[in-house]
Amino acid sequence: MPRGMKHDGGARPGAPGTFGSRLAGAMAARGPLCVGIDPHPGLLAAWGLDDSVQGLRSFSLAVLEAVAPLAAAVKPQVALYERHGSAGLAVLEELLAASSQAGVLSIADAKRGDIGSTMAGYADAWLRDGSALAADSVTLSPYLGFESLRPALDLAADNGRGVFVLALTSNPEGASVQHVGGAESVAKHIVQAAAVENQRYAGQALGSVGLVVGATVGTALSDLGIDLAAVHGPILAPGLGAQGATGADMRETFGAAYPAVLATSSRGILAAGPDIAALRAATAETLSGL
Ligand SMILES: O=c1ccn([C@@H]2O[C@H](COP(=O)(O)O)[C@@H](O)[C@H]2O)c(=O)[nH]1
Repeated sequence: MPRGMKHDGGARPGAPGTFGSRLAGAMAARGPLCVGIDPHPGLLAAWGLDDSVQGLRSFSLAVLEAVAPLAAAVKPQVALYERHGSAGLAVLEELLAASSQAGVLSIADAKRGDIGSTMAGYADAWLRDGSALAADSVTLSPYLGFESLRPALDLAADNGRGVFVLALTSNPEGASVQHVGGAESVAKHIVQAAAVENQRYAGQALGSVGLVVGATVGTALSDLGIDLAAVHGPILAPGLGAQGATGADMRETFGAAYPAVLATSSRGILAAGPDIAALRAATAETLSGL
């Protein structure tokens, strides 16, 4: 499809419906939890695994087995696969395929963002049918300008996949960029741009252009006058668990937008491993607090 032409947010062959509608269905059926798959060296050691490709594979497949029946989505942290080189990326490919087989949506936490011509390459890697690394959705960084993400926004729409664009991240340093502008903040601009993108998904339960807003942002949404309820897309909220946020904090932080919030926790759940039943119990307990 030519650049600039509007898409209709079409379905993906073999995965009926748009990403947003599939995620809305999964959240309604299972609850609003995404489990992060973050194979940190320290966690591998705590699980009795080597910091090796074998350890990475065992860890990843065990987490998927434990959480697939309960979680609406899984979110592998791409950096922790990349640090093992090409063999690590092969494990990530296997994990993404296994997630699809297990019927759980995947969010590749790659935080990609680049000038448009290069962005097309990233979009191709993470969002094109037939790519070995294709996930149901990918995280994107808009700090080269929201419009620089166009190749990914359009390919996701063409293929029934989704994106999550960083808006207000969970780390304290994020404010030094994202809050700039006050009432017309950088973050507000990103949120408004996502809302415009989601107009192509009108009629779907949720649009396929999500945002990342940390569960730890406290009063930033009201301080900056940001209305997430108008976005009509899913809000991926990291910060639950290891970064200190609770389910109660999230209800307060997100207010009327809470029904669209997909909470995500990695270390807070992964610390319960390697026992599959213990990991599943930690997932269920986390869900019960949301
Ligand atoms: O604003 C952001 C964006 C992404 N993340 C990622 O989420 C997980 C959080 O892991 P925890 O162990 O639950 O703290 C990690 O992969 C981050 O890169 C985030 O934390 N904040």
